[in-house]
Amino acid sequence: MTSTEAWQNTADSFIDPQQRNQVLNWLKDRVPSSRIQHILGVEKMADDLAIDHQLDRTKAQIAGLMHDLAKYFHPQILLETAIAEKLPLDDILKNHPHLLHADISAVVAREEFGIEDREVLNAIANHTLGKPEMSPLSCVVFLADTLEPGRGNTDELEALRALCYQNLYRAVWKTCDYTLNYLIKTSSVIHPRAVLTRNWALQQHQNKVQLGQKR
Ligand SMILES: Nc1ncnc2c1ncn2[C@@H]1O[C@H](COP(=O)(O)OP(=O)(O)O)[C@@H](O)[C@H]1O
Repeated sequence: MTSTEAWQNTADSFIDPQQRNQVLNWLKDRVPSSRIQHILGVEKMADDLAIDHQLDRTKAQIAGLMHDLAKYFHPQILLETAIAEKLPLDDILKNHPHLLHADISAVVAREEFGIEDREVLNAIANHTLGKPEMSPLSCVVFLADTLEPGRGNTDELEALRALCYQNLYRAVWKTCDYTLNYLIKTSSVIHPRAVLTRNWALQQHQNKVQLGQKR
């Protein structure tokens, strides 16, 4: 099966097929095929999680499909677009513009593909660093980006995947820990928004435990 056939072969696509093809053709010229496979993995896992957590499947699929539109944009373009959009910029973002690809993917989704739904645009923008108070839709796209099957099958990843279907906020908390551990191990700079997201998800989880809520 060619990768083009694989694109069309989605069991339950809720996205308008013409728009989905338009996005995939746009991506084909701008990202390597390995990234397209990741994007399709995120689209599918976001959909699976939307079913499980009773969220809007169309929104989850669109956000998954469009989350990495700006992944390979030049750092200068990412910075210039962020400035034009008046996005808040700190020193870490200025020195590591790649971290802006999530926010700029949301800009491309709006400008190039006419996406206006704020929840979808926020889910795209939040997929790398998350954000305190982010919506359940943002949570599932954030989780799918780190945990779609193409990311590997270590015991740790498998445990995190299982957690996504048991407890959304605990999964976000533990997935932040996973990414933060990776950044520490690789001596990388850590953007503090990921720590704020982690603390928020931990608190959400603890609030639910106190209220006796299971998920
Ligand atoms: N809190 C953070 N601080 C700094 N870098 C981060 C943080 N979270 C993720 N990154 C890095 O940002 C890059 C983009 O992350 P991500 O959107 O998940 O991309 P990818 O899909 O390529 O893994 C990766 O190199 C990742 O390690």
